[in-house]
Order: sequence, then structure tokens, then C-alpha cells
Amino acid sequence: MKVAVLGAAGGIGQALALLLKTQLPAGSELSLYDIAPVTPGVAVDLSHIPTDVTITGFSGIDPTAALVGADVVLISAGVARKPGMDRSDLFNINAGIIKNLASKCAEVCPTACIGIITNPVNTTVPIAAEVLKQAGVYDKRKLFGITTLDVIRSETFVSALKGISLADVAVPVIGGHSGATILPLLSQVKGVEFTAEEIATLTTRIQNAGTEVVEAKAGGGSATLSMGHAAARFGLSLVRALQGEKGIVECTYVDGGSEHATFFAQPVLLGKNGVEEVLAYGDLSDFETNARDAMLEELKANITLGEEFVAG
Ligand SMILES: NC(=O)c1ccc[n+]([C@@H]2O[C@H](COP(=O)([O-])OP(=O)(O)OC[C@H]3O[C@@H](n4cnc5c(N)ncnc54)[C@H](O)[C@@H]3O)[C@@H](O)[C@H]2O)c1
Ligand SMILES: O=C(O)C[C@H](O)C(=O)O
Repeated sequence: MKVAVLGAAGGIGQALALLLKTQLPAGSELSLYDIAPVTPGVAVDLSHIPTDVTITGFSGIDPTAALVGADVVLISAGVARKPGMDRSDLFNINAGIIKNLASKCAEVCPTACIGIITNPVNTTVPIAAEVLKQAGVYDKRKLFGITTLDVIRSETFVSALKGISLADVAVPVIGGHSGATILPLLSQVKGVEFTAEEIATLTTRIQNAGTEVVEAKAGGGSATLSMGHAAARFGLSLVRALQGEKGIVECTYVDGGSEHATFFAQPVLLGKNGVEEVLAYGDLSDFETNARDAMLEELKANITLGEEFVAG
């Protein structure tokens, strides 16, 4: 199994590469690519960690060498937010980066599963889909927006608020990955009761958690280490499923036939070909139903923006 990380010299990329080097199954190959000249050095550094995962690093303007033979491509290439910015402010730079990298994936590793971290995820994933369609290699089972950070934040915050073990907390998060489009399904958390005020406060905190980090880093970027962990969790789940392990479910932003929008984050059963089955997200409370319905206009506009960017 070969996993490529594009954007590998960045804050997320280096954390993710470290976690993959130490946690990918023995015999895996890891390839790192970034425009930054340090990238081959990042790979040399990681290569001294004693695991049975081979690692190579490439820099420059052409990612081809990193993508040859890739089964999974995880993309965090692009710019991150600074205080006062919205994720949509990243569109101008990141849209073009994702378009180019998706186009290279289409050419070099057309059957790879692609997981997109780069913001605005609600829009960069539709961009990649349109590029892959134009190249004639689109397989909707193999394209994912990585929204795992919303899930791990939800679980962490619920555990802290209710004083229960993280091992006992699971929170599905549906919709997209920005502001009101992030909808944690707190009504589905087993074994805990929330007041209406707790639900409202916690939902807002989860929706704004990215901004919480951006402001705390005070101009030094956005979430990198927690995102590295989240992307590693998603990437490792995908690798295990591709290798035949059964029953692996992750929430992720996919083109999964949702009645709500072309792309929608919800629980997905992963399998040997990527998405095996898009799972129903279950019953919603009235609060969640209202929040889901209220997000749809924004989410659909985010998707259209991406589609129109590629159409030109
Ligand atoms: N999906 C999520 O939940 C989530 C969470 C956190 C951050 N993000 C997003 O991830 C992206 C990366 O964040 P970061 O903190 O790692 O940023 P960063 O600036 O630390 O790293 C980005 C890296 O991308 C590289 N890069 C830029 N253009 C490139 C190109 N064309 N090809 C290859 N590499 C290129 C840069 O050289 C840099 O090393 C941002 O868009 C950020 O908003 C998403
Ligand atoms: O908030 C950001 O800009 C980065 C990321 O999407 C996050 O949720 O932390």
C-alpha cells in the first residue's frame, strides 16, 4: 500500500507524515511531496524512525514522482487561515492548488483514493471531483473531504463536559466543514443527557473550534497537530479498509447521493474500493433538523462555487 502526502512540509503534513511513518502497516510505502525544498529532508529525518514503512520525499513544482503507484493521496497543500479570516477567504489561492494537484492525480494515479484536507473543504472537494470528471477518471467512491477533526473535537468536548471516558463517546458530525455547515449530532451520544443550553453552547463551540485555534495561534496558522492526528486516523482507517478489514466507519464529506446536497458529510462504511456504503445518519432532534435545513443554502453555494471554478 502506498500513501502519498501532498503538502507534506507544512504544519499538518509533517505531523501527518510522522504518524503515518509510525502507524502504517508494515510493508507500506509513504511518499512526501511539497513545493518546499525541505521536503526530501523531512523524509530523510523520518526515515531514521525504526518502522517497516519506507519513505521518500520530493519537492519542486511537479508531484509526479510522489504519486506514481499511490493507492491513497492525502492533500494538505495550500494556505491556512490567520485571525479575522474565514475559510472561504482561502479559496482564491487553494482552489488553483487543488485543481492542479487533482489533475496530476488523474494523470499519474487515476485509481487512487484521494482525501482532501485543504480548505475550504466544502469547495475544494467539488473542485477535485470536477477535475477528475473532466479527465474521465472520476470514481465517487474514492474522493473524500476529511472532516474527522470535527468528530474528534466533538468527542473531546463532550467527554470533558460530562466527565465520561473518551472510550465511551462517539459523535457523528454531518454536513460540511465550515461554520454552520458543521453539525454534531449530540442527540445521538449514548448514555448522556444534555440541557438545551448545553446543546446550543457545545454546537457553537464545535462549529467555531477552528477559529478558537486560529485565534490562539495569533497569526501563526490554524490547527496542525490535532489535524495531523485526525488525518492520520482517517488515512489509517482507509488503508485498513482497502486492505480488506471489515466494518470500518468514518464520517466524511462525500458525493454519496445525499438528498440534501451533492456533497454531504455523514457516516460512511469504507471498503476495498473506498466508499462501500453511505450510511443513514439516523434520527435528528428538532434542534438538529433545524440546523441541518438552515445550513443547506450555504453548503450548496460552496459546492457550486467549486464546480463553476473548474467549468471556467
Ligand atoms: N480539513 C480540516 O479539518 C483542516 C484542518 C486544519 C487545516 N486545514 C487546511 O489545511 C491546509 C494546510 O494547513 P497547514 O496548517 O498545514 O498549512 P501550512 O502552511 O503549514 O502548510 C501548507 C503546505 O502546503 C505547501 N504547498 C503550497 N502550495 C503547494 C503546492 N502547489 N503543492 C504542494 N505543496 C504546496 C506549502 O509549501 C506548505 O508546506 C490549509 O488550507 C488549512 O486551512 C484543514
Ligand atoms: O479553521 C481552520 O481554518 C482550519 C480547520 O478547518 C479547522 O477546523 O481547524
